[in-house]
Amino acid sequence: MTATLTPTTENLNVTGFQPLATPRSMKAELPNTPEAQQTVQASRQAIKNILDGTDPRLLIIIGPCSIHDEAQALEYAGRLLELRRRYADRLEIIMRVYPDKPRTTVGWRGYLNDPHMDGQNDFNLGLHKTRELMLKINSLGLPLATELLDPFVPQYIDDQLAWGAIGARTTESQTHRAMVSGVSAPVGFKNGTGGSVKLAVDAILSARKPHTFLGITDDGQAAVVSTRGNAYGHIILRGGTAGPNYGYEHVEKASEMLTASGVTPALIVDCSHHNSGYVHDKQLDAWHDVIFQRVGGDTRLKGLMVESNLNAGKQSIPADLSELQYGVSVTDACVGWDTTADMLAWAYERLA
Ligand SMILES: O=C[C@H](O)[C@H](O)COP(=O)(O)O
Ligand SMILES: C=C(OP(=O)(O)O)C(=O)O
Repeated sequence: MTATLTPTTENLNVTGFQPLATPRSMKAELPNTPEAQQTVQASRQAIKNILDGTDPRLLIIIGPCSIHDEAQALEYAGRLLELRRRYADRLEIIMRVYPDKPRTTVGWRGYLNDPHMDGQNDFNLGLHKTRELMLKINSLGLPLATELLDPFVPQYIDDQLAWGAIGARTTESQTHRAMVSGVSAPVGFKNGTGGSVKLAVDAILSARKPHTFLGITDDGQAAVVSTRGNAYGHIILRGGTAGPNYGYEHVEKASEMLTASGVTPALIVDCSHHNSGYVHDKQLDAWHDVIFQRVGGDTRLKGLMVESNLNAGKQSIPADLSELQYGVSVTDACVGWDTTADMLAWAYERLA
């Protein structure tokens, strides 16, 4: 049967294109500061040394599941900075600053994508506010971590990252592996949501190599991007649908897989997500277990990730945003500040 001709066969499901500010213009509006540059460089080197085993401290990536409010993020950063300084001889504490959120199906995509939280998806404002917030946090002296999701985003914030993550939903993606090969910071790959660690091992191997892919330049020009390869890919164990994967047997298995692939084992454990069954207080089980393993001498364990906020739990995003509860996550549930401070103090004492 012959199809009826339509006026066009392209863009049938596209509803709009809007201009995007260039990375160069955004960096001109929000230039890096010497303080931020110093924070990023020093922490990147410390993290590389931790992953290489020449720095015996533990890397702690801690902070909200997602950012939705600058003032609250800065209040959290101020408190965390104090603890970073207090515990610096045993812990390299950096803040989770996650403005770009992956969703299992649909949902609010984060501060970078939708800063008004109302479905306008004002990316230009979101990118601007994200860079501004990252600059402020780094300028305080607190290094930060983020998930790299939308492939153009590194061009806007690469200079602000001490550490990056690829999420469980994108570790298997060729686009993300190639993107990491050009990222300036060490990057951790989560195991898949189904629990596959093999996906993350493959991702490390891929991201170590040079890649050529499609991206943008600082001037916003579509470009064929060529990269050097990122030597500091590593695994983040975050549990899977079958349950947690932070126990000794999982650490052993992941390490064997890495060794068989010619990669020196270096593991971070994410206490949240499937490792906590999405119950915020259960992050403490993983925290205690991994610290005990580490104190017991397992130096393959290089770090821990925790979802923590000013106040515990989570909330749905209300239609009237004035009803948002202060300092409470709008994505996954987080431990509150008092628990956060207790966890860090507990780890510091044990790691003596
Ligand atoms: O870390 C946050 C969430 O687990 C992730 O963004 C997926 O969220 P969703 O399953 O609620 O969509
Ligand atoms: C989305 C996240 O985790 P995962 O990719 O492990 O689900 C996260 O750390 O915010």
